[in-house]
Amino acid sequence: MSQTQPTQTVVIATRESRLALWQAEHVKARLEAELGLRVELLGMTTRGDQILDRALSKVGGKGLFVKELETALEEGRAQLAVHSLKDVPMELPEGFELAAILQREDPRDALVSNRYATLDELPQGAVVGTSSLRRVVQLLALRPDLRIEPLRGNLDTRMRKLDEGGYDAIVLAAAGLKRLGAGDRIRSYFDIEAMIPCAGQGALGLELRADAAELKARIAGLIDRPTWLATLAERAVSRALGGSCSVPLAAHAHWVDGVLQLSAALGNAQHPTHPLLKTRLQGQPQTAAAAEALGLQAAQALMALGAAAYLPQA
Ligand SMILES: NCc1[nH]cc(CCC(=O)O)c1CC(=O)O
Repeated sequence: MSQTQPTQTVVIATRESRLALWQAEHVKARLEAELGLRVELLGMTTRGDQILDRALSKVGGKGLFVKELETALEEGRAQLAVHSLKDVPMELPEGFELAAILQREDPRDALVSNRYATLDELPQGAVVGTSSLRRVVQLLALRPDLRIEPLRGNLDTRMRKLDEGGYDAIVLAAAGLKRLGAGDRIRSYFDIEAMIPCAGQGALGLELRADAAELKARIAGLIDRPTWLATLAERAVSRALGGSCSVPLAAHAHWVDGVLQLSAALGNAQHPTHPLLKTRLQGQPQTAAAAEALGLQAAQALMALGAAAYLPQA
């Protein structure tokens, strides 16, 4: 009996929220079933999970959710990190790579409420919970009368705060709710063009060390090409405009009959009721470079509409 290679175990570093664990288990199951790998999970609490009282945009941004996982990769305690793509910064630190983007769940935002079925049903001055600047500016564009209140924490925490009566409604990503089996809390979906999602929303990204060539080649089998090209375009918009969560920027692309439709919107963080700058364009990118060029074109269209005055001063 000859064994050419000892079966190596791949360790996935993951945050410990219910959503993060679901996502890591999902990737583990696919790596085992489709690639025949042996996989274990390494749960970790990140700074982003500990800080619940301040808006993320004020305490260092989305990178807080990924940095500790990267340290585990660096130290060899894990080989793979599974992220909600929308929480992954536009520029990864030197030595790390997004090696695969998986097929996207429903990318839309959803309204969750115990009393109202749609945004239109909310009474004048209703209190809506979200700490996402992107959601704030788009909500105010739809309903300038709403009172938007901060809402942080993982999905369970946010739904608990709604149930405790602090809000008339809250806005959450449909993808997270569905993954947690809480899809029945969704009262209605926002139209993609009225509430353009965040770059990467609903997609999972697998990060590894840039020097992990063998693992990278193996997990390439999980890449969903349409999602990959769409999210590259979205992330290019965000990267070109400074891509941090202190910028209320939305960017979403989806395929319609072989054509990639890209929509982007930029609000003004200092003046959330200023008119949104919006652009929509389309293309047929077949390569990463072409998808990113489409995203850059959208960013340039926003610049032509006056984006510089909306962005934080450099
Ligand atoms: N920012 C937190 C976060 N990161 C990923 C999701 C949901 C799943 C996804 O969009 O991939 C959420 C919750 C939310 O924004 O409502």
